[in-house]
Amino acid sequence: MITFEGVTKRYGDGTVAVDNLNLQVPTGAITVFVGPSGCGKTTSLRMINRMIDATEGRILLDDQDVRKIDPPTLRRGIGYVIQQSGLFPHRKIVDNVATVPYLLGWDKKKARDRAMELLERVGLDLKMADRYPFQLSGGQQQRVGVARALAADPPVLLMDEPFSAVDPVVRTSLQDELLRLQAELQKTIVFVTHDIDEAIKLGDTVAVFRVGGHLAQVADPSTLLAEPADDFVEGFLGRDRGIRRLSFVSAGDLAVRSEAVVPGWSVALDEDNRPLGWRPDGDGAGLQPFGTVDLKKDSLRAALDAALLAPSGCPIAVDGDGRFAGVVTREALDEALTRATRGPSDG
Ligand SMILES: Nc1ncnc2c1ncn2[C@@H]1O[C@H](COP(=O)(O)OP(=O)(O)OP(=O)(O)O)[C@@H](O)[C@H]1O
Repeated sequence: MITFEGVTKRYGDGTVAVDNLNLQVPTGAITVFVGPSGCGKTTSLRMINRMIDATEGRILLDDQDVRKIDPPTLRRGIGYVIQQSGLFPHRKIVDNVATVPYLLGWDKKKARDRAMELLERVGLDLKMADRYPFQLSGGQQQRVGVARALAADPPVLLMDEPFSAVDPVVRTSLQDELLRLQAELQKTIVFVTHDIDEAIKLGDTVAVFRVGGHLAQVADPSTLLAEPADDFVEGFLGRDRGIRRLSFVSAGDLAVRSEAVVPGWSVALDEDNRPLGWRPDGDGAGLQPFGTVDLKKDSLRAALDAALLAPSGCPIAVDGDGRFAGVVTREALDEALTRATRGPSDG
């Protein structure tokens, strides 16, 4: 657990970057600091590993005041990943990843073995190990940055806009990779971003900052989307928060009809019982597009998307192997959407 207790940072020119921050960062989970530019996210992050010292208040790392730990010792237990990866340009990838193990005095073979294991874990081709950073794409460099931060197996990982400089496709795969790694490693991660979608995707907890270094709201993503604390948070979440909220509601409660027909349409199936498309009643027209929903793992948002894709307006339910499991009628979907979007105060 990392605890901010009344933490304020005032820079030399009088700028108050962080103002009386009180916050708990739970162990083994991802906490995202999100907010507009200049609201004090990076300053707050860097006070954890003492790259910046607080002016007032204290930060506790598992009950120990970080000010009482000398910075090199402190940083050994805290991995740090930044936007431009920060790799050493003149060192091979494998040696970049092994930087901290070398510093800790590991023998060269053990450090390199560890580096190779991590490169594999973050999804990099091991052929990259002997290259230099300039020979890698931006996304690959970021993966190396993550591997390097994990090299000495620190319990805490600080990530400052680590995926901001790469294109959206690479960014999505880096985010997925981080979630996959985190499911295995369960580090205490503090992740800074100005992108609310990234925050909602990655965060177990999301701390929304407003300019002036104030906390606007701390909540899990679903609660944040359902109950923004004020107009600022609501505006920051954007106009489609209702739709995005549905991502956190399981499709599991949707009522399914086992017949492959709805008025005007039937589902065409292949010999393995997998949907091929919607067939309109009467003859002539060919198969029409369809969308599927796996009730065991998909969300209501996926169900809505599947409904919108199909001319029949109905999602096709499938099992984990993509085989036909039934049809979700419009009525069933409407009912589930109404239930999901009704606020808690409405009963
Ligand atoms: N060394 C410094 N001296 C004076 N002011 C600073 C210094 N570093 C940051 N600031 C100011 O402190 C405030 C918070 O900066 P910080 O970098 O923590 O914000 P941020 O939320 O991370 O912003 P961004 O998303 O743009 O990176 C800003 O007003 C910034 O200009």
